Amino acid sequence: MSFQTKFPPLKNDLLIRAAWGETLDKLPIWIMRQAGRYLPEFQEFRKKHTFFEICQNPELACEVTLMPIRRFELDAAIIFSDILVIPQALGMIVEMRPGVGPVLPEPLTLENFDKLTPEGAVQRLQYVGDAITLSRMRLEGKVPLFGFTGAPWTLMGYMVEGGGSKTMSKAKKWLYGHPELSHKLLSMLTDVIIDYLVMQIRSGAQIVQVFDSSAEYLNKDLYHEFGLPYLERILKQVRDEVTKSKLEQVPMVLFAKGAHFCFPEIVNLGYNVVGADWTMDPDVVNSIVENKNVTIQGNLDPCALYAPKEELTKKIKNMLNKFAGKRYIVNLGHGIYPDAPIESVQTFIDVVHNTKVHK
Ligand SMILES: Cc1c2[nH]c(c1CCC(=O)O)Cc1[nH]c(c(CCC(=O)O)c1C)Cc1[nH]c(c(CCC(=O)O)c1C)Cc1[nH]c(c(C)c1CCC(=O)O)C2
Repeated sequence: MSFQTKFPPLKNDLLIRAAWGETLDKLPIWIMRQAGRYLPEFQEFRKKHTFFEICQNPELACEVTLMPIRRFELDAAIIFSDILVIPQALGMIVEMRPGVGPVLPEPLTLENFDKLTPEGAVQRLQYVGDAITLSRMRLEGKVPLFGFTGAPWTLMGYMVEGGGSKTMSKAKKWLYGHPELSHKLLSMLTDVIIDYLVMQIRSGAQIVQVFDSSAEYLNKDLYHEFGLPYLERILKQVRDEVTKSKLEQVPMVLFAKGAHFCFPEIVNLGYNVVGADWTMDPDVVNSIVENKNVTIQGNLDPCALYAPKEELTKKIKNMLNKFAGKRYIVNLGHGIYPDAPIESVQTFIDVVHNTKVHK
């Protein structure tokens, strides 16, 4: 069944049009991790609720989703959730420890691999779909709503390491030492991710982003074997399933952080939008995407938000000079940090919206 028709009509479709390939005279902007800790209202909210309580309760998740939209003139909302709800739905324990980040106290091992429970995982994630449906209603068509997922390799990394890691050496030990089992895991995660994204689209997500935040730990060979084929399958099968389910296609975004070594291959996968992280030189990005059917998203250094207003304005304008007039969505080149000054976020949005693009 399609829910897509009963939602309030979209009033600001700037970002969706940019994602499908229009070059616009106004630039759309959203900010990765915009629904989070840099907002004082979120910090207040977190005193009353645990992280996963917010994720799992559609009313609470919707409230946080709307926080940045109430405060700023952003051109998209992103559903409040986390990439680690998938390992959770597969039966793993995930704790969000203050000051530490995510911890999986019983990491995936060669021995406990078979205990994962992919059957029914997406049904157990229906609360994300419910939060999306509620947020679509409450957004009243003001801006489009992003759904998202972690990419297979990034999820595998957290599952095997038991949390974040400086090297991902435990997870890479699987890639080098147990390639068959690694493929089995990545393939299983890919299947779940596909169903999960289709469920999000069915629930009302108007655009979806795949976060491959740990791509930077791999290299060309490893990404060719353990990254790209799964990212390609996600794109193709989500498209097929959406068609089969008589849903409307939505733009698909891939952000593979630090994957310079495969940027041309990533651009060629066929995602509508590709994220450039903050370390990428706009000229290099532009030369790679020239004449390709893709929109670039990014890539201001999140730390640029610490610069004084004048300096920050200059940095933003420099970036816009490089990308504006092409297929482009403005964003940071990674998620916003918890101590980013709110005034700088306001400056970022103002400079972008005050820029008139000459096509
Ligand atoms: C790697 C990753 C994770 N989660 C996510 C990624 C990929 C994006 C990226 O690379 O930054 C994605 C994510 N996590 C969260 C969102 C919500 C929507 C948004 O605002 O973008 C999104 C899109 C909420 C969150 N996820 C988390 C918080 C803060 C937790 C808290 O409130 O205590 C929020 C608001 C916790 C989290 N979750 C994760 C980490 C490493 C951490 C701790 C450090 C951090 O905050 O960045 C895993």
